[in-house]
Amino acid sequence: MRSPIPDYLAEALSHVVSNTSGAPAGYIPELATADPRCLAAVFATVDGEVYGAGDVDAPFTIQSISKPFVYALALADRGFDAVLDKVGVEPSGEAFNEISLEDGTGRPLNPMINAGAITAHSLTGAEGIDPAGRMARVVGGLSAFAGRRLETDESVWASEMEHAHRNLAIGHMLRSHDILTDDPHTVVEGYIRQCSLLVSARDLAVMAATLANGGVNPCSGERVVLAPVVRQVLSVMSTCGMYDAAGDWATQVGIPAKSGVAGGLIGALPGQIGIATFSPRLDPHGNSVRGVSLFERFSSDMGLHLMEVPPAARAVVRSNHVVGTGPDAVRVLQLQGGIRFAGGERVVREAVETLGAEPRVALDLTMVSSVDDVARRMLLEVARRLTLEGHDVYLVDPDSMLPDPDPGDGGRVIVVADLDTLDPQRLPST
Ligand SMILES: NC(=O)CC[C@H](N)C(=O)O
Repeated sequence: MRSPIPDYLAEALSHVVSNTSGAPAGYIPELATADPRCLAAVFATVDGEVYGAGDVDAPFTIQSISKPFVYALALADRGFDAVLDKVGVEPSGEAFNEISLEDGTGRPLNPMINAGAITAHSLTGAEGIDPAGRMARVVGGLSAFAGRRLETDESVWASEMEHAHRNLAIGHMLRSHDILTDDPHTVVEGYIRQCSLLVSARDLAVMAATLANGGVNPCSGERVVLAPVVRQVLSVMSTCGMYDAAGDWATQVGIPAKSGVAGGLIGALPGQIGIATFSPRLDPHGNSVRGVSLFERFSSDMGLHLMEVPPAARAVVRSNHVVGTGPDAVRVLQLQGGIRFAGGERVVREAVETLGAEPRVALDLTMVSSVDDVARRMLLEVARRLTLEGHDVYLVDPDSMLPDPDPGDGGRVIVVADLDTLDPQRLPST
């Protein structure tokens, strides 16, 4: 069978192809020459499957889509405190190149506008690193997100440098507030080089999927940044990624996203997919016209809005039944799926309401795919309380969803290999 997903993507492209409104960015002369007919959409799943339609391998410069990734590198290299000290996380509601800093602190409002992104660039690499080392860190880091070596488009870089007065003004203003401590010209040069890295829609989808996948590139398997960094980056993308269109975007599309003036657009839906589109004509906010319309379509066709999630807990308790009779009876609570707080609460409730009569209780995690930290504590607390009430608590956990199950404080869990072992005749003696 042929996968219907590329066909769906091709059909989505056919719906926007007639929209020729907007224009390629004009303020960087080299970008104005982009072929406005280029059009691509790519999905990359968090387990590394990539689907695309259109010009998926056409190269273009990453521009502002570099910002969330470089912010991630700065957080990873310098730590949260050092970065937050210099760049805020408040949406500015202003254009990407607005010359504005927070009152009082002089910090740029967020890392998605140029002032914050120039600062984030200066915070990559170890403290005191030279500009060449910093650039190598940025190129290496972004390449790890993409899973292949990225290269600079020297002519776009030179073209933007020739007209970089506004970014240089921002750089000097940041230097005057000691937000930048290095030579502002050198930092802005590096920032513009970062924006001039060549990517394809395919690369961008994999980069976005790396964020959606908690920081591990799903194609190369490389851990690029840690999960807390990804959480910070996606949060800032969701509030600030689309500049002065961020509110519209959050309500209509609801996917943490970032656009670039070369026409790229990415979205990262945590735990599901990375999406990228490419079409060079921009709206007045500097976002790709067809890209925005494709994302609106994807979000509504496929229910991708972040605020629209299925009830996670309803199906966590797959069955609750008794095996055997009398003193040998075992109450088996068979759980399934990913268990987080709401799922943990369902298990707690099931335990409170139905466990009691049988002396033996088994938690069967054979069909469980993940247990987060709070759910782990809840399951172990159920086990502890049951032990204190005189039950023997067994755990069937072939995939180690609950490693080292120690409920502490008088609790005890007896790990058994499978449900068959729970045959009263074969249970390990207690
Ligand atoms: N929004 C963007 O993509 C802007 C990036 C561009 N290099 C700039 O700094 O102006």
